[in-house]
Amino acid sequence: MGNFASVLCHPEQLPSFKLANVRKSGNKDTKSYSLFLSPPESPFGQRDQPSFKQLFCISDKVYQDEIDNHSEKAKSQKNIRTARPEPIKFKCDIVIDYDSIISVTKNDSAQSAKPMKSNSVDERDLEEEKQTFSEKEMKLTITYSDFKTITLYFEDAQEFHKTEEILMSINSPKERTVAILVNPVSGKRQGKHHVKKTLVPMLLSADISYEILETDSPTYVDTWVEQFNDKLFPYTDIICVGGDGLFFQLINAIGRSLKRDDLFKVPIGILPCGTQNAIVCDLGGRKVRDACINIVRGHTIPSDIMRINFEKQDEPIYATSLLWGITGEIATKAEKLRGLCKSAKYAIGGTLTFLSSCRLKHYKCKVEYKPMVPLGDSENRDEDHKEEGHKEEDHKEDRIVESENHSHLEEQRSKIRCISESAWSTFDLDDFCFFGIVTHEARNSKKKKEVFMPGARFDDKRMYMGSLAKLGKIKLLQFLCKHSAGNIMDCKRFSGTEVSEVRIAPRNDCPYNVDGELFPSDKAHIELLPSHLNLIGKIHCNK
Ligand SMILES: Nc1ncnc2c1ncn2[C@@H]1O[C@H](COP(=O)(O)OP(=O)(O)OP(=O)(O)O)[C@@H](O)[C@H]1O
Repeated sequence: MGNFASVLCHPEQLPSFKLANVRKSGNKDTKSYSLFLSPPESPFGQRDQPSFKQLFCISDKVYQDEIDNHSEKAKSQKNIRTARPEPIKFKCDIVIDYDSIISVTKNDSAQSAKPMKSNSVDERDLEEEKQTFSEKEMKLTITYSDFKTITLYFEDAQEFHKTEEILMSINSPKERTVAILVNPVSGKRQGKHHVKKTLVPMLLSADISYEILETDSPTYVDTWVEQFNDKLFPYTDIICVGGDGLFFQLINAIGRSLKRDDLFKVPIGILPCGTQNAIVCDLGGRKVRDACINIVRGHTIPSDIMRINFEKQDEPIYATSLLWGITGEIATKAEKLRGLCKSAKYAIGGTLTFLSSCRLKHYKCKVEYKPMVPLGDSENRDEDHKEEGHKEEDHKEDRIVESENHSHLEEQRSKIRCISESAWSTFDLDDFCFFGIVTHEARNSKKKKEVFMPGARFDDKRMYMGSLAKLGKIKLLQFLCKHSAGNIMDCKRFSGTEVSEVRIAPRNDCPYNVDGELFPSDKAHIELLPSHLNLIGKIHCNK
């Protein structure tokens, strides 16, 4: 909570900008504040993703003085024509930072739920408050991720309810019992430590029940999911404490568990403790503390994943990214280094691949894809394309069945129909350095600017195919520099396409890297499963 920040407001925005008159807890001189929502044009009230970032408390005296000063100034300048009135700069006494709040409670019971230190008032203050405020319910206590609290007291019921509606939307949506799956050998083996020191205290503070389950073997997650085939799933959320590998293992265990694919709808969160944590980075949880705040709040994003059918494998694979080409080669070398240097294995694997021969290997492959078709374009599509689309009738039906449980069923169906009607196109390259298909930006968790597909979002109901045409070593180095600086799209040889389905027929023997796991070279068919998972976090984080 930062104090004494400033906020600029245009005078004509003030009436809608002001939320309430409040009094802060423990203030014996009953100093009161005006509470403001910022920015003024922020829409609010959306339960899952409130878009405001901060609330500002401005001392009533400061507020009134500034307004008076401003109107005096306006009167003296009334003959000067200006396009817009000068903004007023307010000094804010308290800034309530949305991103650091873990819970908001109302009523007295809220106070007793906090096991940690708080700024709660002493008995004499409470007595004073009783006399001042007849409506005891009209207070909101905000708890921050460092367990400091601030209580706001309201005098006006309407203002209280308006603020309550905004602030209470931060809270975890329901009674929750969270299963925390900890991989003790993930990354630097800090999982248990972060759970104990950061996640558990926040869960306790927000009154959320949890159970910690340590994965004692590589097959633990599969057995854990399997056991629910014939019994009720006792948890409301599953949290993976580990890297992308643990998450990948969980969603595939659910996918294989034929009787329980309803578990795909259970909100899944990730606490980043692995060697690679690309998935959680695109959910606003690159840092442990941010990931914990997201987990405690429990807001979910209906997220797209892909289903991959390899020709030589019986069961499909569920994933968020698939890479082929030099990236598969690097992952193979990295895998061999697993025991030696876990955290630097990809960097060393990359260097070895680069140095292993004087010329870079080229990767030949036939790639066909269905481009995403905007809804409006579907009516104007030419007849040839429609005919080709009909050949894929079976896939269309499958996908419609898949989306049956989703809340926006009708919207979903029309989108899926539209996607399915698009025709197969053949990619005009067949000689790659690499290509990748992703459902999210795929950010490097260590170098935050390094993004594979800028702008790709988990919730945009599309997949993205990025490809780099064959290159020499110097050009590849130039590409890597642009990639690490966050300018991948500036590279002429890199292209990005929005797709709903892809077929791959490799002509080189090169493994696939699927969410960090290796799969042997094979023909693959990749389909988009829109909004298939509920991932815990937030979108548009840029952190
Ligand atoms: N107790 C355990 N002992 C050994 N391996 C385990 C254990 N629990 C989980 N695993 C394995 O760890 C892998 C997932 O690792 P995770 O992604 O959490 O961490 P990581 O350090 O990023 O992994 P990686 O070394 O694959 O990069 C899974 O393949 C899983 O089978």
